[in-house]
Amino acid sequence: MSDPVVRAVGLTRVFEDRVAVSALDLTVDRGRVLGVLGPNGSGKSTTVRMLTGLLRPTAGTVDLFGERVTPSSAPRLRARIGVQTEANLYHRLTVAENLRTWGDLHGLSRATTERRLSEVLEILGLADRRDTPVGSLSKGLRQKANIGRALLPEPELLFLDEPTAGLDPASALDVLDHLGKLRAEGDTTIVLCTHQLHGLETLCDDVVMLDRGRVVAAGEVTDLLVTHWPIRDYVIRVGDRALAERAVTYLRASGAAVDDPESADPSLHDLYFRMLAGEES
Ligand SMILES: Nc1ncnc2c1ncn2[C@@H]1O[C@H](COP(=O)(O)OP(=O)(O)OP(=O)(O)O)[C@@H](O)[C@H]1O
Repeated sequence: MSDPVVRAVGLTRVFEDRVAVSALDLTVDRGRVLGVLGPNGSGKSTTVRMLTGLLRPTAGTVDLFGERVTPSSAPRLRARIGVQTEANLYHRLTVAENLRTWGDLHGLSRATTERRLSEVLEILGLADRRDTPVGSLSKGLRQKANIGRALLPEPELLFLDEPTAGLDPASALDVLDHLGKLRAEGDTTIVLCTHQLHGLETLCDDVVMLDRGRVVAAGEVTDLLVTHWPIRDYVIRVGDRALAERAVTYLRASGAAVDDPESADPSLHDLYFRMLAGEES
């Protein structure tokens, strides 16, 4: 078994008297997508900053690619990862200039940078903004440029903090589609903080749900849904209403409890609110 790409043990961060993250344990294996979920202020960004070596934990350890993150190893390890957070870009430089600078910092050849620049701008629908200064972009377009910066070097480990925040629904879908493709290819390990829960069960392999700095649920998405939401609803799609009503009548006569013939499968969205409310089935 190879080392997990990310392993955190007892990760804790205290700001003055506020515990932002408390005794967090997590591992992310190669090629998997971890969703870090939780309400505002629950400790997601603080967790990512510690995982990426940008913030020193008060206690606990982080290993990336099997190597301990320390002040001396962090810069070298960070060269292997892509991090998308706000405010990563030089506002006076154009989108292309920003991404080229990033390619240089990652030691990409000029030809590779130019190829990736075109690919990434195409993926994000930013090709026509290539020569626009970042400071003149709208908030959503700047967000896309930030994602582009993280994707450019094709990192083996990608940290995304609210990647779809501020994006219009179609752009958000494009970004999520691309992450889905990366997941299917299996070469990229992704840690994704998000409030956008719809569809996450198909994108994330694992989730950690935080509330006030503590883990309220963690594990494989499919296991969590089965464990915490064991009753399955079955949806029967019948294209004819009269036939559907007869089917319901028949099922009820057979002793089945049919509350809502249109009820759907449980979703991570529902599980999230249930876990945060401290409810168990
Ligand atoms: N530099 C800091 N100094 C003091 N407190 C901080 C600092 N950074 C974060 N905090 C506090 O730590 C807690 C967790 O914040 P964090 O930004 O990690 O939450 P989050 O889950 O990412 O929130 P959001 O969804 O709003 O981005 C909050 O109470 C926040 O006020």
